[in-house]
Amino acid sequence: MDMEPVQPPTQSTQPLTQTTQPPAQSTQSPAQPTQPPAQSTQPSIRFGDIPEAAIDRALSLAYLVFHESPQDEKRKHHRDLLLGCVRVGAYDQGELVGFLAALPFTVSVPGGELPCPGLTFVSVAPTHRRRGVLTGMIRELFGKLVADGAPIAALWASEDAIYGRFGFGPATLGNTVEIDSRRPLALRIAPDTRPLRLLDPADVPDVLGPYHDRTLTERPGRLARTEAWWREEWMVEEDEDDDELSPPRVVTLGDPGGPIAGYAIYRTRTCDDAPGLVRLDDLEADTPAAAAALWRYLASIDLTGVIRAWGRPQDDPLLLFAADRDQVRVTGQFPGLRVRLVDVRAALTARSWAAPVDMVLDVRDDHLPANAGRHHLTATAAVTTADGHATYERTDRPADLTLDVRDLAACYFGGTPVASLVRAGLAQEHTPGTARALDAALRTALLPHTVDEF
Ligand SMILES: CC(=O)SCCNC(=O)CCNC(=O)[C@H](O)C(C)(C)COP(=O)(O)OP(=O)(O)OC[C@H]1O[C@@H](n2cnc3c(N)ncnc32)[C@H](O)[C@@H]1OP(=O)(O)O
Repeated sequence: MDMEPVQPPTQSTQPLTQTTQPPAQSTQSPAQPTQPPAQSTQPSIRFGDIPEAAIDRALSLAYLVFHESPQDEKRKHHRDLLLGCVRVGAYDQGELVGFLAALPFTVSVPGGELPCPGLTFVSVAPTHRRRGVLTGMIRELFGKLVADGAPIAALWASEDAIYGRFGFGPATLGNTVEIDSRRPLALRIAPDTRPLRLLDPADVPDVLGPYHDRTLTERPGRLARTEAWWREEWMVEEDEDDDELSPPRVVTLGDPGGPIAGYAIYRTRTCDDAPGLVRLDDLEADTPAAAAALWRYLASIDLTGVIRAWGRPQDDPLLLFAADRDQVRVTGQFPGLRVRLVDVRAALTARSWAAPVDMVLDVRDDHLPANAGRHHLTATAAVTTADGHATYERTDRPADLTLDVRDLAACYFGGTPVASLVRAGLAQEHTPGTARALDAALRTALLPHTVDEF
């Protein structure tokens, strides 16, 4: 792996050692980035953009760090992704030693959807670890996100411990589910009897795309999928973690010529000394009966005896309509999308509220202090839309609840109960009943969930 020097960044750069700014006083101005707390630093390192001409160098650094050597096709896909996004680099004497990108996603939030830069490719050269390189890149990125007016940002973490310090909180959770399909799937409801059809992968963006768009906002935490995302992420022939898996198979349910009522995307693998595997990657359905038909189909595929579904929502109806929970088992739970409220005011006023709220929140935010301090949150209940139903203004009134911005982010989609944060000692309730009232207002019909990993 060569790490030749690249052109130094053209944007203004900041040395790592800077002092922390005092918190801003007004909520009317957008959040301003500040410097992180003082720490072990290396003043020679500077942060700035990665110019287009250096994208290949950035990818080489990422492949080095993630121990990958992708084929040309995948490299081209990564290059295409990076062309259209924010790219931040860390430079030591002109050499690229750190890299991250923020892809332009859209995510469903209660009552609508929001632009949501998605951090990915976060890479620091092994020679430069634990010197504040990531911290400096995050600071540089936050400056760009604030300038762009981004209300939120998100990521999937490679390790749990890395991102909480920067204000990211786990806003969606996933279940791993395993089904013993050596016997017919036992159900308590009658499956939809409409025909199932295997879909040509080339037709997936045209058939599943409109379905996904139509249902996007039914559940918070879902990412909009472009045609390229369907093709390059979902329909890739070879699975990147297991090359023995089949290409992706897509089955739909619905009347011929009519709209689909649900779909499943899965891969299969036979094993010499164990039951053949169906690995389920995505399943969506309009009704419980449609979901039941898709699950029963997956469980009935010949020469397989187990279904492993990696990322299912916590409230998957399967867990209730399965007649035998020894056959359908939740084998794990993991944090999914980690969300950062870049502009707390913009984020809170952009979501809908399930119950009225009138309270003062005291939010701690070490990295974006315009978010910090006491704010008066009011919201009128609006189950479906966000517009004009909430206000969030700075106040001198005493706080009803104090919490860190990372924990507020974990609650933002309605996934983490505020009351559980109070019980865990992570939020302080100064006025009894505040957590319960906030939970009633944050609640969503479906629990947040994210299946698109990036
Ligand atoms: C969204 C994504 O792309 S997730 C992928 C993240 N990338 C990887 O896992 C690739 C391999 N790892 C790396 O490239 C680097 O180790 C990174 C990016 C994880 C961290 O970069 P660094 O420049 O070493 O982080 P930095 O020095 O800014 O660390 C800031 C703080 O986080 C802590 N930290 C950094 N990495 C980790 C970790 N893996 N686990 C726990 N704490 C960590 C540091 O100890 C430091 O804390 P301190 O200030 O109390 O000492």
